[in-house]
Amino acid sequence: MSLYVAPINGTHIHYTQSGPKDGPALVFSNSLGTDQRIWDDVVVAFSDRFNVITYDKRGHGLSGIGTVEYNIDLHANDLIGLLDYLGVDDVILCGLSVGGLIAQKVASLVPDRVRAMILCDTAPKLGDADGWNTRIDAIKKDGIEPLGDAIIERWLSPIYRAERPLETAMYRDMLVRTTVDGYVGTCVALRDGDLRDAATKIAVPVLCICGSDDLATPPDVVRAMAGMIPGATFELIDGVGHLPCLETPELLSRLIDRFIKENNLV
Ligand SMILES: O=C(O)CC1=CCC(=O)O1
Repeated sequence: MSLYVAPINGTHIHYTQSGPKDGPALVFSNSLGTDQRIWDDVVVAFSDRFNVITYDKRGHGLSGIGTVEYNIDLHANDLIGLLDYLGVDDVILCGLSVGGLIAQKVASLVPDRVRAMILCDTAPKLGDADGWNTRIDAIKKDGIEPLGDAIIERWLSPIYRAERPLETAMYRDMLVRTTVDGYVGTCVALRDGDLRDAATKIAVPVLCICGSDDLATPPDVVRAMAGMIPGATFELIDGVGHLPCLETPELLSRLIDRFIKENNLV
């Protein structure tokens, strides 16, 4: 595993490459208020065969914040820029929540470079403008900390929070330590992002996955997305919240692996 940083679109993007660099590329894009470490227990299931790439989107983790207003196109172009920088021509993309919108946007901008997608706990449009504006205003005023507990309840199932208090506290720290500019910028991107039209034109194999206890993108929302994308399939993971990569990484990895095999993607 190597940790790297790349100059992308006027800022720096922190990324990790694991596994054979000449293997098929499997790229993970993470959710709002998280960094690439949420994929650690999934990466291990693929790094023997795949060129696995994880990264911190701008404003998150160790990536730069940049100086321009955020939108989904910008996040998608950062990922395309990272693939260009790494000389990766085509990828299997796995996106979680806002990472799922980023993946869908990449697929619409450079369809020839996306072999397939796994869309986890996401949709072509997330929430509504009022909800995002309320969150944006609250965080601009008081920071992320006061919303930490409420957001963690949307992220993690009650069972996980009860059984894994240390991990829950750790991921809460990951959330509240995200830069306000990066977090708010990405909320703005989510408020303004609407990929519903593009979803109906996706022409690669897609697996949609959702945790049954996801309060941020509930199963009905993810199932509806699967219905919009031609040929997409849907899997529900029982008893899990918004972040299956943290709660059930082995099961998530098995679903991804089966999808790759069933669709002869490598
Ligand atoms: O923080 C949340 O409410 C969950 C979430 C919404 C978009 C995203 O990426 O995470």
